[in-house]
Amino acid sequence: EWGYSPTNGPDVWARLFPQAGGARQSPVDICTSIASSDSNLEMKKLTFAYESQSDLRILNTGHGWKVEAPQSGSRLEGGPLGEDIYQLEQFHCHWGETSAEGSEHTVDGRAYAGELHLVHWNTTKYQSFAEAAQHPDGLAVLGVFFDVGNESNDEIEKIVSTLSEIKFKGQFTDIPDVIDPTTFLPSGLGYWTYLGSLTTPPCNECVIWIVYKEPITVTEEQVTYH
Ligand SMILES: NS(=O)(=O)c1ccc(-n2ccn(-c3ccc(F)cc3F)c2=O)cc1
Ligand SMILES: [Zn+2]
Repeated sequence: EWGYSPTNGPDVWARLFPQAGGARQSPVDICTSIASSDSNLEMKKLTFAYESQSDLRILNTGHGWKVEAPQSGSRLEGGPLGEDIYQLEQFHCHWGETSAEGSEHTVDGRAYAGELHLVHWNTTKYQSFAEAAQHPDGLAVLGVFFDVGNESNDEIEKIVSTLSEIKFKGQFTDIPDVIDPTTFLPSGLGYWTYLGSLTTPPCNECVIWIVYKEPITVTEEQVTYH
């Protein structure tokens, strides 16, 4: 089973998952000095529309939590996504042992306390998530960094308040509250974008990454393993 130890971590993933040795692997360190600004790329505005859902299933993946949220009524389009429309499939979080680490992407070498990923698939071109994950423009993932501060994030609280029920890998439960993914996004909508991959096995090189520049604030309790 893959993990993050020397014997099953990223350095050996390519033995089991050939794409992990590819040319567009994520995560990356975002070097802000060499990132080109989108104004000269004439990009269309990135727009998103989500539904609010209740009774979403949350799973302990062994590396964090994942909420299955297939939303046929959701739309992510514009920006680097060309003419295609992407639909939300799931969202999940990466975090670490302390608030000094945990994000997958880093910005000029700096890690954040955690990182939320909203995973979407291209419904214009493909018939299923599984099919989309086999193509270079199949998925679009929105990344939002977590900063640790004094105010807690109410929407994240709805999620982490259920974790006591799913202490072990593979366990799942339903989130009774209504969740609106829009509330996870920062107010400042500036982002970096690049062509990359799934950050964990099978590491498919099928992701258009959109990483927001502005982190959202959560409390220490909301973003560290216990
Ligand atoms: N961290 S991330 O880059 O957002 C990320 C990392 C890994 C995945 N992931 C793992 C397995 N799958 C997957 C599940 C079902 C399927 F049909 C195809 C897949 F690639 C997947 O999308 C999904 C998202
Ligand atoms: Zn992720």
